[in-house]
Amino acid sequence: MSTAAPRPVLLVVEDDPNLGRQLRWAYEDYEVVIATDRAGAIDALRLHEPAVVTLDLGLPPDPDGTAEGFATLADMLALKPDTKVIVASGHGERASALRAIGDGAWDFYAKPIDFDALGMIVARAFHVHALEAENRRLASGGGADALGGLITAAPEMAKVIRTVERVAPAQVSVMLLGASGTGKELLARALHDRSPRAKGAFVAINCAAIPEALLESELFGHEKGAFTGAVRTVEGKIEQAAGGTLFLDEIGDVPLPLQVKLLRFLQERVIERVGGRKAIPVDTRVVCATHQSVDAMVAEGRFREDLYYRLAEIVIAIPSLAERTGDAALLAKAFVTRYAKTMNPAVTGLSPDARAAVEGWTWPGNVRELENRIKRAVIMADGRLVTAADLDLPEPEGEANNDALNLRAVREAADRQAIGRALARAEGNISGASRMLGISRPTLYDLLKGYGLHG
Ligand SMILES: Nc1ncnc2c1ncn2[C@@H]1O[C@H](COP(=O)(O)OP(=O)(O)OP(=O)(O)O)[C@@H](O)[C@H]1O
Repeated sequence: MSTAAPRPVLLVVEDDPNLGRQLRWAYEDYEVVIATDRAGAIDALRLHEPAVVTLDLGLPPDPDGTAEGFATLADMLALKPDTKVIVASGHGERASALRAIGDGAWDFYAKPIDFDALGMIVARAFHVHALEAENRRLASGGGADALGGLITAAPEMAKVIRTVERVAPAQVSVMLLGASGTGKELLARALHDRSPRAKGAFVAINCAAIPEALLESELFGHEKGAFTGAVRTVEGKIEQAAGGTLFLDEIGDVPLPLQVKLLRFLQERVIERVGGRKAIPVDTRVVCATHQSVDAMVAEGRFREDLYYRLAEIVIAIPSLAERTGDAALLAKAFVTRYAKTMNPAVTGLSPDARAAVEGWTWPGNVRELENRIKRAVIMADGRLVTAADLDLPEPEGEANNDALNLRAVREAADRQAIGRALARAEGNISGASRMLGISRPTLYDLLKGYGLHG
């Protein structure tokens, strides 16, 4: 009997049985598992947990469109965000392929298939997946991992992700702007993990959480005897992050005198510990974040302009969760899966009313609020599904005002919202969106025209 290691599973999601067979023959290094539709793909993902998946976007019941393929991609990444999904793009579907990359696909290949070229992409995907898994194992214990830990399928986030991927390897300072809970720290970590500094430490400090008097020594360290209680020399966060990345959260809360010292470090790349006399060279990359308008602070003289330009060579604005089309539902699903595993394994998903409640709420606390709410609901859930009652969300704000509006206006607002959402989910595909809405294509066209929306 052979004792060879089992071959890694390659999941091929492809509704053309001939092509499926050819792929099985072509890739004998892998155990090729074939799924022909979304449900089959998700079952296979759960069963085999493949590192790499190839996905044809044209799947039944929409073999000529891309809606089903995109939905499959979103479901797979929600379940297992580290999966490397390689998307097939047919003739003239380059835009879809690029959109898929924005949605989290790892790469794409053109149809008709060149087996050698696809084989190389697949082999590289397995290799990168293995490296990432190894990195996570080495860094085990540390919460969020790479950009893979960030769950999103919203087009509004595609730019953020692209920018993070592009600037991560560069020696530039990055300022992340976003409300609380939008994932600023997660993105800062992603910048670190994707940079050549990933071997060094990622050190985070929340400037708003540390009393002003202590912030200087937290950042720059202190020498023994520098002040009462300084019984030994202590390295500051900047030094601790040498060779790695320092994440300065709530940079707007750094007091002006300390801003001067920070500027000197950024200009000269040397620090002086509190109570110290010598300049110590430190090679630390700084990524900072704030929910405040630093522009306004500069205008008011509360934030040094020269420091601002040093810190903000690249500015990345992170949309709030409410601005990310489809993400609340996607994240809710992912968090249910995540927390059910450890807290209530009987739970398998969200009920339709819970899903509607998630989509209807504005999430002022963004992803953090959603995560906490779902965690609690999973613990509270009695049955297999988390219900709206388990989520216990307040009524959406708009609802209260409905009395003041006439019925036509209320219906129009609801129509606009539902149409916008369906179009986003269907990738702008009118057939897909009309199917989701349960109306005919001509009716959808009429509505789009009537409301002045673009299909
Ligand atoms: N897109 C995402 N996918 C998965 N988890 C996310 C995502 N965005 C945020 N989270 C999770 O939400 C929580 C809050 O994120 P994070 O701490 O990065 O936000 P923040 O913007 O830094 O918040 P604050 O400004 O309040 O410090 C964390 O548990 C993080 O892992």
